[in-house]
Amino acid sequence: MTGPLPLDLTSIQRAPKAVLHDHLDGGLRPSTVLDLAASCGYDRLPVDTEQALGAWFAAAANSGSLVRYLETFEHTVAVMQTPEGLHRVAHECVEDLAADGVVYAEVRFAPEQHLTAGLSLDEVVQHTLVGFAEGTAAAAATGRQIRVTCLLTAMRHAARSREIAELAVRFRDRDVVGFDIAGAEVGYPPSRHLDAFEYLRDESAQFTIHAGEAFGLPSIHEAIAFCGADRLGHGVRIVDDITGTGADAQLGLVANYVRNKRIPLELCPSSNVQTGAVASLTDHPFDLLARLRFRVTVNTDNRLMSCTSMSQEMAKLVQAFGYGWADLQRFTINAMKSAFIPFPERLRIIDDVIKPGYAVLIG
Ligand SMILES: O=c1[nH]cnc2c1ncn2[C@@H]1O[C@H](CO)[C@@H](O)[C@H]1O
Ligand SMILES: [Zn+2]
Repeated sequence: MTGPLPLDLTSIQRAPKAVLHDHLDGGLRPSTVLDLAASCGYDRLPVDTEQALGAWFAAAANSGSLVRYLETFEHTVAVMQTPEGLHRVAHECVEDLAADGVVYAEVRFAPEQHLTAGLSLDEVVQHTLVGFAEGTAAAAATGRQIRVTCLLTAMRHAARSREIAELAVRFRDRDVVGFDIAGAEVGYPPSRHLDAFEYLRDESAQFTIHAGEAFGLPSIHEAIAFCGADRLGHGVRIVDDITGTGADAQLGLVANYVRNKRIPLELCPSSNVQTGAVASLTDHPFDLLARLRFRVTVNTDNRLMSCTSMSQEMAKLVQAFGYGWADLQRFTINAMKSAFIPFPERLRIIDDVIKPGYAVLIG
């Protein structure tokens, strides 16, 4: 026994991590946005150097408003319209996650936003999956094992959710493990897409719903009670249904239900600060929810817009709340338990990868 390694960014990068909430179109390398814009003739980027572009995304996304945050995706989605664009972005996504020590990832994107150059929905998914497979092989060649699966998102302001749900089911045997809805939350309640959710439930397919980010408890209630979401994307506003922060904490009906049913919360700390869902990282209810034993998970949401990684999100939580290795392991196992891959695969990653990986770090 050598004792635990210090909990800094470098050692957290060595820890096996699992991410359930990471947007493909929110995780491009700034250099790739520039390269792809040049090759596809997209001339609307706000700046033209790698460093300035990375800084522009982080600043523009740091608006305190989800709607303005989402406007930045115009530029990433614009360069992901061709087979080459989709291959490269998906390939690099896997390489970047693997280099950060992520061993399991569910990466989501909205196929309906990638049709402007004439690809079909099925082609968009096929090309993305090819990129994921290439990235996984490239990571393995450098000694990094990662399992990457895909969630298909439908945009909540649009009207294609049933079609996207069917697309997800069509690809269910090819590593598309679930469905999601995303986009502006206010004015677009999850129940607008009941048809898609009923279809998925009928197909025994799993889904998560962005809820309780820019809008409060009613959104979470709808996502669970009407739609039957298996997980909550963010779900951070569940704190609106909790009074008190210590042993005296009282849970309302919805919070109690979420905790009793172990409904996973896909918490994304930095993103929540940028969109104004929480005032600052130290004010993030992550810690309250963790202490109350909700099924909390740590996620990146959009690595480009938040200029972050899984390791950085964990390091920020360590700094804000004083977590130790056992806490990070618990959050990681929470994520793995909540993954949409089959149970035996989840167990294998927990027992053969996560636990031994943390044992080395704990010493
Ligand atoms: O935190 C979020 N809340 C709601 N929608 C989001 C968030 N991050 C990204 N997207 C939206 O999801 C689409 C597909 O990946 C992105 O294009 C963006 O519009
Ligand atoms: Zn998201």
